[in-house]
Amino acid sequence: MSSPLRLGIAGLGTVGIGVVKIVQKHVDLLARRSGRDLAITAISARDRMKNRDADLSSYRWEADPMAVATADDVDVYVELIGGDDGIARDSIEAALRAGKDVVTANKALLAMHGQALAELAESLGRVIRFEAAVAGGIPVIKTMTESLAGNDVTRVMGVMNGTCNYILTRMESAGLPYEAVFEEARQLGYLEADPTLDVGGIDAGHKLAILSAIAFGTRVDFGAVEIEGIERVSIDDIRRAADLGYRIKLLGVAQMTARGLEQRMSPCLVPADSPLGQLSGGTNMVVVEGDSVGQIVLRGAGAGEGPTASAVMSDIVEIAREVRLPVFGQPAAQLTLAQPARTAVPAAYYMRLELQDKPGALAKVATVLGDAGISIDRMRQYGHHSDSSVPVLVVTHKTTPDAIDYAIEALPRTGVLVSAPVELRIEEV
Ligand SMILES: NC(=O)C1=CN([C@@H]2O[C@H](COP(=O)(O)OP(=O)(O)OC[C@H]3O[C@@H](n4cnc5c(N)ncnc54)[C@H](OP(=O)(O)O)[C@@H]3O)[C@@H](O)[C@H]2O)C=CC1
Ligand SMILES: N[C@@H](CCO)C(=O)O
Repeated sequence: MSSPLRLGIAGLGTVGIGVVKIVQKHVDLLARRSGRDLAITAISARDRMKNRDADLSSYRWEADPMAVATADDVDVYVELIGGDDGIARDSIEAALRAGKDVVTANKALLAMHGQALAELAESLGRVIRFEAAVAGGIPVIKTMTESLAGNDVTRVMGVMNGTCNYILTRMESAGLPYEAVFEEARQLGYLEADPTLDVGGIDAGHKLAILSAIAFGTRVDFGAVEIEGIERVSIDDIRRAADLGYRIKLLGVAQMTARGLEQRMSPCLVPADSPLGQLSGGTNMVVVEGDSVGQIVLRGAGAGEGPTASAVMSDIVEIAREVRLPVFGQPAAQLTLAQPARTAVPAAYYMRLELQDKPGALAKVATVLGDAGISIDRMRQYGHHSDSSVPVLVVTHKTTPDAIDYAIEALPRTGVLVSAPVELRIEEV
């Protein structure tokens, strides 16, 4: 067997310690699969004294991740610190310049600086692998880069933030409002240090931007992802959507259209009996559609020590096997910046309107929808909330986002609404 592949790990939190544990637990298995031994030589984190539930005594401790990134006895720099800039980026760049390959789980960094890092790596003949960066333990990067290499990918979509999926499914199952479940998620330690990364859709948007680049051979362009979080999803809408046979998911969709690349991350209705509709708790799901393969569905744990470390290890083994792929599946210099699509493709929409219960109210609503060019597919009126207002649900036929925007702006001017109208896109899955 050849010399061991020497690993330097920076970041010994949830994921970093998970990687250390797998390397320790599966010494022989990994050696057989890699064709060589894997050896951790250097490690780094902020607090050397922290109890990390793993024996780290045989690894050299470096106070500075840069020392790990550039050490002579490190072949692969494993960056598990996180952050879209700063030490994570600096140390990765230093490692590449020092002739190391890089493995990272850092979706924020790749979404913001993936193109520059890919160009640097490829100009130096190094690789950057990042299976863990999207959907944790689900092998979606390798699936898209390798297994689907023979396909023109037409659409990629999915639920890529476990925290949001936990919050939405828990709201439905426990009948609790958003604020109560958000607090529960905080207590359970599900939320990122900055919770807007989760509930604001940003973390999932990072992941979608990375998948788009691989799917469509374009430069990763997080700035072009249209993002809306789950903060405005109410328990009322979750219940009403369920009555109509739908579930609300924070859904990412990327597709190349005649009008440009559409990338959006937003709460959408999906059929309750579809694979996406059935997804509950913190689980992730990615759906990829290719011209030859049709639709494939990948489901699994999107976060956590074991699943995320499992994905990191797959990258380390890939490098040990001397499989060397361009960062985004084709040379970075060939990737082009896609024209962002100005608006999403037409879809059916769900609307919830609280109307004054008086003659002509529904007629006024129907007139606005008609003026907007929106055709009604289904309409349902519920029993009274109060003496004076009544909830009405509308499911439209396929229409454009512009038409919906027009209607949402015009509806309050009818004078028959008692609160702001709610609209959510119904995604065809
Ligand atoms: N947790 C998960 O389930 C998933 C995480 N990821 C990604 O994996 C990466 C790591 O995440 P996770 O393990 O959860 O993060 P943690 O916050 O648990 O761990 C971060 C680690 O980085 C160390 N660190 C922070 N700043 C520095 C610094 N300046 N110098 C040296 N070490 C530093 C911390 O040190 P110390 O321990 O001393 O504080 C800690 O060990 C992130 O990019 C994240 O987005 C991706 C998918 C899922
Ligand atoms: N905060 C992320 C962690 C995994 O990327 C989630 O909830 O899915």
